Amino acid sequence: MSDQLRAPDAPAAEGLAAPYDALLLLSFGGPEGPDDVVPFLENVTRGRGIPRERLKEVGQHYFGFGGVSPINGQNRELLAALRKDFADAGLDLPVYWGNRNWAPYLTDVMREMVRDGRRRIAVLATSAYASYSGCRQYRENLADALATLAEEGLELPRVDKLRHYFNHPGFVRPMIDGVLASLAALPEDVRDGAHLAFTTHSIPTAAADTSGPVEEHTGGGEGGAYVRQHLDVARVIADAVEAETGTARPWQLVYQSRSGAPHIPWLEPDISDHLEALHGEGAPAVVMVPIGFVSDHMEVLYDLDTEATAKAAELGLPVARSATVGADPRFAAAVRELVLERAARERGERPAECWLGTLGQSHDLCAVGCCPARAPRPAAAGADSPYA
Ligand SMILES: CC1=C(CCC(=O)O)c2cc3nc(cc4[nH]c(cc5[nH]c(cc1n2)c(C)c5CCC(=O)O)c(CCC(=O)O)c4C)C(CCC(=O)O)=C3C
Ligand SMILES: [Fe+2]
Repeated sequence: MSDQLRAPDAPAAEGLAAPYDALLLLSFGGPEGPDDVVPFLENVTRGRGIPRERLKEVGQHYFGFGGVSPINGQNRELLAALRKDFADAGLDLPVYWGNRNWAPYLTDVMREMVRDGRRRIAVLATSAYASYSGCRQYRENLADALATLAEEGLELPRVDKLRHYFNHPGFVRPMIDGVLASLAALPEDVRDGAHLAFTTHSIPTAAADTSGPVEEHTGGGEGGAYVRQHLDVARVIADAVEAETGTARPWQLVYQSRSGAPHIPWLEPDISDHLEALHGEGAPAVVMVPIGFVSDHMEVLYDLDTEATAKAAELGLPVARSATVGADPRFAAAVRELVLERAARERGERPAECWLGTLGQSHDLCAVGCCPARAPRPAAAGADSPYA
């Protein structure tokens, strides 16, 4: 995009974040009252083949909390934390927020951004790992929004999705502190023997196997980049907790929130089955560590704090659930660093890498074939994007 084509009142992208002139926080969205629940679930599941029974059940999870998902409030807090962090760091970059499944809708926010003169947008998705649901689907949502703006005759901005941040210290360190706090909250006599159960969203094994770039796909249910990335984070946290407490604890990656038809294989074991197995083996206590999620939204509040915790109570197994990063100032600072390092690379510089674990820094641009959809659709901000 040349300067001449920029609207005359458009703010120029100057300074630290250049070429970016805005950050878009892109999230899932959730209902904010009982009347929102059914239309929200329709948005989420359109064309996704979720059994009706499962939808009724999930609707009940939301109604049990007054029809309000905590996710929008948590994104508002993150937005405020990002604005504060940017201001404190002298970074003059406006931050917007839009969702896939509920207001404020992505398309409306992108339209507002274009009207505000934003031409080059960095996008942070509230999903830290590679997978269709956590990466490509957001890229498809960006493409849909751009297509709508093009139909409306608006000049399209360029959108760049920031790299996966599962192994960024600003994402991992708050979770390490969370595990230490949960251990401290357990009764003293079971603390040293407590197991760690790292949890994430179950996805179909076929989706897991094809997550990440093509060369990281696996054939036999090993789980591709999705499982590998989670295992790497789990190991970093388990090692740090051992270093801090002087006690090595058994740990495992397990899954939650399965939703598809029963005959389709999804990643297992489920957290509740895992708690039962650990109890059977004589584990004295378990800390559930939801590394797959960025905030304490409904999947955490219901599936872990309600369902799995009830299962543990029934077993007489002491459990604690550790915190997600939410609006932790270290996570807000990490987002700033992600924007600035990407901006530097876009300017042709080579900023220092920043990651923990063994997998290295994730790619900036999803390659062709990364996290493929069952039915191919246009996706923005990747090598196969039909947009600039
Ligand atoms: C990998 C992953 C993440 C983590 C990455 C990320 O954060 O993006 C995630 C997050 C979330 N999932 C959420 C809610 C739902 N997910 C559903 C359904 C599904 N999720 C899937 C995967 C993921 N989901 C999949 C493979 C399905 C099956 C349908 C399909 O193939 O698309 C359904 C339908 C009903 C059901 O069956 O559960 C609901 C209501 C909320 C909002 C919570 C709130 O309201 O607080 C959040 C943050
Ligand atoms: Fe991807």
